[in-house]
Amino acid sequence: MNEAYCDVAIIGAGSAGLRAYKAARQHGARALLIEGARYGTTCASVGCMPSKLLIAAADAADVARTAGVFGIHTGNIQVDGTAVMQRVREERDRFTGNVVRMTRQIPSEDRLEGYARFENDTTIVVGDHTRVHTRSTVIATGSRAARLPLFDDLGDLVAVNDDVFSWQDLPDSVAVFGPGIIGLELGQALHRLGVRIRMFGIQNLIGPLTDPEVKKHAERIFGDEFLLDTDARVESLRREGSTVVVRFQEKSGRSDDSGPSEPRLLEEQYSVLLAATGRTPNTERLQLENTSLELDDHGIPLYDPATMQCGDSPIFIAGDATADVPLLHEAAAEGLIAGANAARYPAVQANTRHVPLSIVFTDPQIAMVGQPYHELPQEEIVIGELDWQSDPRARMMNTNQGLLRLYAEKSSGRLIGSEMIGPRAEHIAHQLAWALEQEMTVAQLLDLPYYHPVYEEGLRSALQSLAKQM
Ligand SMILES: Cc1cc2nc3c(=O)[nH]c(=O)nc-3n(C[C@H](O)[C@H](O)[C@H](O)COP(=O)(O)OP(=O)(O)OC[C@H]3O[C@@H](n4cnc5c(N)ncnc54)[C@H](O)[C@@H]3O)c2cc1C
Ligand SMILES: NC(=O)c1ccc[n+]([C@@H]2O[C@H](COP(=O)([O-])OP(=O)(O)OC[C@H]3O[C@@H](n4cnc5c(N)ncnc54)[C@H](O)[C@@H]3O)[C@@H](O)[C@H]2O)c1
Repeated sequence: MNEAYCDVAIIGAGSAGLRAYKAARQHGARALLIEGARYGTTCASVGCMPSKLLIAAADAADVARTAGVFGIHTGNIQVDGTAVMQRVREERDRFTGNVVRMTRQIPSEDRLEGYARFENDTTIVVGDHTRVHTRSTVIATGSRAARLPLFDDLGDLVAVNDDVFSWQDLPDSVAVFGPGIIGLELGQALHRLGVRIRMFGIQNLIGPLTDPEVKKHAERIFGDEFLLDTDARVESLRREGSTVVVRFQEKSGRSDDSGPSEPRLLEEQYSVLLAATGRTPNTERLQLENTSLELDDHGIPLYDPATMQCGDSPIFIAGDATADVPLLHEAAAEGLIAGANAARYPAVQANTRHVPLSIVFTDPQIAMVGQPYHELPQEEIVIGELDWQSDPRARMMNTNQGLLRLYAEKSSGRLIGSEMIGPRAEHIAHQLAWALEQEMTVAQLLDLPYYHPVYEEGLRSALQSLAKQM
């Protein structure tokens, strides 16, 4: 066994680990970056980038398909599944290639390949070849798609996000389990690319939304476009030859709906089941039981989000491994904090975290900013809203679907959060996040310039509806 010595060991060369390495080096530490699988990051290889590439193709098909509303007739749309997947893979490989190149530019003496496991708080074994003695460590091991026991008998007919982006062609049909962020993004894209889909959810959850009014809009909009049941009663899943057979209660026949009281049982066959039912942090290989860390019920170390330190140990954590907010910009921010503090250890510093922001790249997009509805102190807030239905700019562009809800504090007039589904949500969410960071009041936001006719006038209407109540 080789012996290696460093100030900061970083486990995982993903988006969080790469930032942690950079921050540790900037703070003068001798850092060692350990990767068990391959360079390239989840975001570039099987996450953010290929998913948005698939959505871009789906959007192109949708623009062509819906152009008739403007009097533009494109004839029958033909989706060339092989060409769609080829572009997704090629562009994905370009993004991933850039990350791999950048990672390989890190001096080879600062990199180790192999899975890491702890012997104690300051000793890590990598593969079977190296024992690393370190002053501090950053766990940045990311997450993987959860596989529910429900899918066990389906074998290779179950696909997760990683599989989708290596498809050579589009499948004929997909049963999507989980109308969360991944399920909605990939499911809608596949539907728009001509794949027959049905989406099964539980507990009436849809995307990351918690505001019942916005959820209602989301459910109606997506339910009008493809088969969706956010409270599905799946009776069984089985494999028949090369198909998945889903046996479930028909939505319209359930006693909680207005239809007949005896629900009809349906059986449908799909070529693939897409499992999009959440992510599991990669912590089990780490042998955390050999450390002094306090773990939660799921085996994830408890940590302070201001410092990313686990208890008062020399171990820090960042990115999806925390099981907290699995988003790229959070992974990057946490990597920087964890890397810097691991280098400074034991003199760690607390950092202020940015306003929460998340965007779902469906059409229309969903976004969440600041405090979500379910965490609001209801007596102390007012809610303003805009239904995009009759917004002039949205009607003009045929994008007039969705609801924007803004939450403000009664006492201070400050905006504190928003949930939305609607056009250009990625931009409106950023404007709101920046306003929240500046602690702006509704009056201050209304006192800014608004052009005409633009989507921001819709935002102004929602702000005006807030102002009226204050
Ligand atoms: C389909 C999909 C779409 C997404 N789209 C978006 C989006 O649009 N916007 C957004 O903000 N976020 C998006 N995300 C989330 C985003 O990709 C993740 O939050 C982010 O990539 C997490 O980075 P990370 O560094 O924590 O993990 P990773 O990039 O996964 O890095 C972890 C690394 O640790 C390695 N590792 C694990 N265990 C060990 C071990 N014991 N020893 C050594 N190495 C180990 C792994 O091999 C891996 O390389 C998406 C995710 C998915 C799955
Ligand atoms: N645009 C983005 O920023 C983006 C895109 C993709 C992924 N991500 C990140 O990746 C994370 C993971 O995505 P995800 O969609 O897998 O998780 P998620 O937590 O967003 O959604 C999981 C969904 O699966 C449902 N579910 C759970 N068990 C089920 C069952 N037995 N049957 C049917 N449905 C079931 C849940 O109710 C939920 O709706 C996201 O939370 C997000 O942070 C971000």
